[in-house]
Amino acid sequence: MASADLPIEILHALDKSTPLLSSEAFPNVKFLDLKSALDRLASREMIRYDTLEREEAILEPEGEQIAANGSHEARVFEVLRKAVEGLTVQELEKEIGDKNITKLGQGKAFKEKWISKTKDGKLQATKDSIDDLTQQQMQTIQNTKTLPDPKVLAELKKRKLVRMEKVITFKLHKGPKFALEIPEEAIDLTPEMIANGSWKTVTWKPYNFKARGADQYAGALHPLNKVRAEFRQIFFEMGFEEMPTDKYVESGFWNFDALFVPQQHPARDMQDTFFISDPKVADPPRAESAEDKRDYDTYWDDVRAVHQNGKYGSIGYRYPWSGDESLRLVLRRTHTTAISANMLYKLASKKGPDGRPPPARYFSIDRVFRNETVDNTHLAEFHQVEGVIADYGLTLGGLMEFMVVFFGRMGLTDLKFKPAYNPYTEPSMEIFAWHQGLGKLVEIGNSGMFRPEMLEPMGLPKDLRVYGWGLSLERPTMIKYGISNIRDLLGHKVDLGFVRNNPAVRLDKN
Ligand SMILES: N[C@@H](Cc1ccccc1)C(=O)O
Repeated sequence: MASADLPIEILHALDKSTPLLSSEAFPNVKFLDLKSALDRLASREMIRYDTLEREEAILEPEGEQIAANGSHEARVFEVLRKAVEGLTVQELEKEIGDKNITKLGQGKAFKEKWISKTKDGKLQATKDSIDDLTQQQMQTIQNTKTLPDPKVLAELKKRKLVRMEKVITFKLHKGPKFALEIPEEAIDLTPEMIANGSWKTVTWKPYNFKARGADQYAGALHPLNKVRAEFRQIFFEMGFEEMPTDKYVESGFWNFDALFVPQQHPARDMQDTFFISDPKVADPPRAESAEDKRDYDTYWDDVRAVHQNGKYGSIGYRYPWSGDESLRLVLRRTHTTAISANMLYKLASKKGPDGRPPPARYFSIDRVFRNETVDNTHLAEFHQVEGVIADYGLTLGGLMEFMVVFFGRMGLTDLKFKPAYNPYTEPSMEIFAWHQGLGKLVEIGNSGMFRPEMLEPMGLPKDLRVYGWGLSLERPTMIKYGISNIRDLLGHKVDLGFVRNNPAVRLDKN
């Protein structure tokens, strides 16, 4: 009975009898409908109301069953009372039809001394009649919603036969402006009202200063930005320094050659890489500032040597390395490792307290591009989270342990490692984690220890070892926010509703 006429019905009911209890006069009206009708009348001083709060005892399903059929112990007693010869436990169970009820009831009935064992081990009743107090209590609760003895009530709650529910009832009185009709009210002051003077006599709708305003959009972080912020936090807490993320265009040299990726590698193919058409080529690598005293020419020659003929104990790839190919400009392909290479090259010229390059930890979270057919899980661009750790005496076991700690910070446990291949790392490992929702292992990252062919031409000492790893920012974000189409997450269709309507993302819900 939630009708627009509810306020009028309330007025009429109050006219017949006052005060009035809402639980009696309007037992079936939904709480919110009733409350808003009452507030509407009260704000016009047509009625007044008090709020009465009380707790009602409600029977749980088991309590209902006892109210109807008797307590377990009474049922056991009743069956045994009728069996003059007594019953075995199996017979009793068959009669009652429920193993659990038989077991519980039997125990209680023994305690009450309603039943006993015969010499031949059968069960029998000890009297002609009993008082089933529990059933009576359940029936009292059913009828009166409470029990006179609060201790007994508490006991029944503990036994999960009843639960307490808060009930709100309103006690209604007539207000000073009580009437049987709600006067017509003006909401806005119009020019006509001023012109014809009716503003002096109309009844104005009262202001409701307690009403809550409409939801305001205070701004929200895009899910990718939220997860990005979480990753940055983890990196900073673990002592990492952020690498610059200001370049989308890179020379093939830093993107591939410095990483010991051979020039005929499929990743360098048109199908995988976006090449820039104007300008087509980069300048050869050179110092970017006056402090940079590195000899880039030697480095360039060393990269050529290690690819073409092998050097530093490596036999290389043995193909004619082309300087022009390495200067082609690319939209940074599937990895941000180009920046790591550049950072490691710079690290080689730094001097720690012992005069050698100091240990370092770098990370970046940045956009990468690849020439790919677009579908639900693939776009031509995405973001990569990349980390690098350089230190003396690092081992593969240390990398695995680090991964456990790093991904553990994101709540990913039970990692699995699988041998993999990257031209720039050896050994390399793919990292998998168990995805609860999908019920399978999913790949969450790629990692490895950078090859000497990459590090030694840079001038890094032989015993400085470097871990590297990368993962997409999109995958954990899609898992976390249950997003199945990557195009909802980034791309050309910016849908504000997606951010606004996702409660997990709203800033105020943070
Ligand atoms: N560049 C790799 C990630 C990686 C970085 C550094 C070392 C090893 C692997 C990728 O695209 O997945």
